Amino acid sequence: MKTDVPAAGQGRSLRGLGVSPGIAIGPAHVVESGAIRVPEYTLAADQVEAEAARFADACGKARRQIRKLKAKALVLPGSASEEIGFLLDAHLAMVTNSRLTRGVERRIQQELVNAEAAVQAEIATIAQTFASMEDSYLAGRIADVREVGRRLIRNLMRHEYQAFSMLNPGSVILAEELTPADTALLDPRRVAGFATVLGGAEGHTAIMARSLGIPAVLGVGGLLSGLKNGVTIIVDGLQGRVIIDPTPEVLEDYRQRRAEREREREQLKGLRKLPAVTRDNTAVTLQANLELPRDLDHALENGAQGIGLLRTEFLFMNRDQLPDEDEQYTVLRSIVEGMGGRTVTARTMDVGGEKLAGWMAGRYGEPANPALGLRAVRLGLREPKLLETQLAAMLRAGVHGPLRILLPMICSVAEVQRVREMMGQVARRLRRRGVPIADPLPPVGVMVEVPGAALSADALAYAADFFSIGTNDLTQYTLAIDRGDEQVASLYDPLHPAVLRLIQFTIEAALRARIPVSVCGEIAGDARYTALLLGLGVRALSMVPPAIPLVKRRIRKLDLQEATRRARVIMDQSDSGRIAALLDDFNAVG
Ligand SMILES: C=C(OP(=O)(O)O)C(=O)O
Repeated sequence: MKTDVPAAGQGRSLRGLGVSPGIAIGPAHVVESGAIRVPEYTLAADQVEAEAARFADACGKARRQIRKLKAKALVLPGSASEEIGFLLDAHLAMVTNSRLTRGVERRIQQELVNAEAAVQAEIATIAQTFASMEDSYLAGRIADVREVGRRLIRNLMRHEYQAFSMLNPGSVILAEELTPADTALLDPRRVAGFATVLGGAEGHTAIMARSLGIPAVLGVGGLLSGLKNGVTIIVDGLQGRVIIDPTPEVLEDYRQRRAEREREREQLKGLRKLPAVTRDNTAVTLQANLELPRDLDHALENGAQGIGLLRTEFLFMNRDQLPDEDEQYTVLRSIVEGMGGRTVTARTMDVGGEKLAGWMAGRYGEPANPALGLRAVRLGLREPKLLETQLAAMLRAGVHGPLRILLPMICSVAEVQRVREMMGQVARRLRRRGVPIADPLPPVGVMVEVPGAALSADALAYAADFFSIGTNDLTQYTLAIDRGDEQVASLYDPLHPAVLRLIQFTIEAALRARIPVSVCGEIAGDARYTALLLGLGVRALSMVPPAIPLVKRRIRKLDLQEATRRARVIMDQSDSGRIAALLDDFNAVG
């Protein structure tokens, strides 16, 4: 953690990862672990299994949270790191097949009480036992037991996050961590910005913040110490800075910067109706990535020519029951209709591991490594009902406008073929029942986001109708960098020559097979990369809606012939620092 020198003896300025540009100024809403009102109710016999799974899920989430905190603690100076590490190990043990977890499970199963009430009762019993031991060490551990209990109850209730809807407009949220599901609950009309202790720049929380246009800084060490609700906070999402209780001079300076940014945004609106065409007349298709249905308006306001990536994970967030075919169809249909004839590219669920709530935990336990585990299309092929339900909803939604189906985490041609067979069966079943579906069937595309897929792009190009390059995961898997981990954020580098070669390889394979190829990772929405991607042959980019005008402005200034020549020079480089410098030079001259 780096702490700047406070101006005029006041204010505290902290550094983190600026993940969503813009400036927020507002009163702090600190998400803290205070007392929580715990609901109590009796379960019916057939609810017990689901309740136990919900508790298992809350424990899994707690383990992930504690491990992340431990990783952060490792960088603390000297003995602090050891002490906190020791403490967190104890917390970890308490949520891993311990007296606490067994006691809660027993209460759910035998006493038929809901998980929150079971945790509260079990914590009270354990605390009583400790207190009666008259051992000062154990008595001191009561606080730890209670803290772990609060963490579990918070995870079960998603308590503080539900309260986001009650915030005063203009609040700045400060929390240990916001998951993508928490972020999905934020209302930009109430939340001016947010900052968290944990989180990397390319994780889904960061992407969601960009999509919602909410300034955000993640990975801010020391953020929550001594912080009070209501104190004025500045979140500078561009510079990655959080200023707590700023001096009047700093406040005024930031107000002016915010106003300047507003003016720039107004100017960019003027680009909305203009085409995305290079100076030498090559048209580029600019589409939007949709995180949540409510982003649709943003997409249209910013002039999106379609949806290049609809992340259907939102359908599975913040809920315990899986969505059925009708529910999925209704949501997809409204998006397809909302786009008024522009193509919607719907990705089948990229969920698994930690994202599929109690259902997954109950069935498969906690994955050792969620990013490499049973997720996305792998999960769909292992649990065909899940994927069939989603494919059926998509085929039906395709009746209401142009729709393409995109498959995440594909590694082999065989996987594409199996999904196609499944889609054929689903289509036949729906037709037999007289349910209207898209005719012809929607194109099926491959998300190229795993190095293995990029390296077999030639073969995949004959199995797929289109490619969409997911550079976020492609960078993560090529460089072995967890994109959501602030500890390794500085190593995450889409300009690494290895990543660029895989991108180039994929584009060339698509062009040879004459199938459309687009880029939908975050670099597509960053105008610094536009010249390179176009120079490599891409003519379609999909991005968070607020980025569309910025990328369009870059395209309209660009000479494609020159970009192609410069891309060749860049692809000869072996060092990403040099590549970044060459790109900066080009971006500076036009
Ligand atoms: C767009 C991508 O998918 P997601 O960010 O949803 O994993 C990607 O990996 O580039």
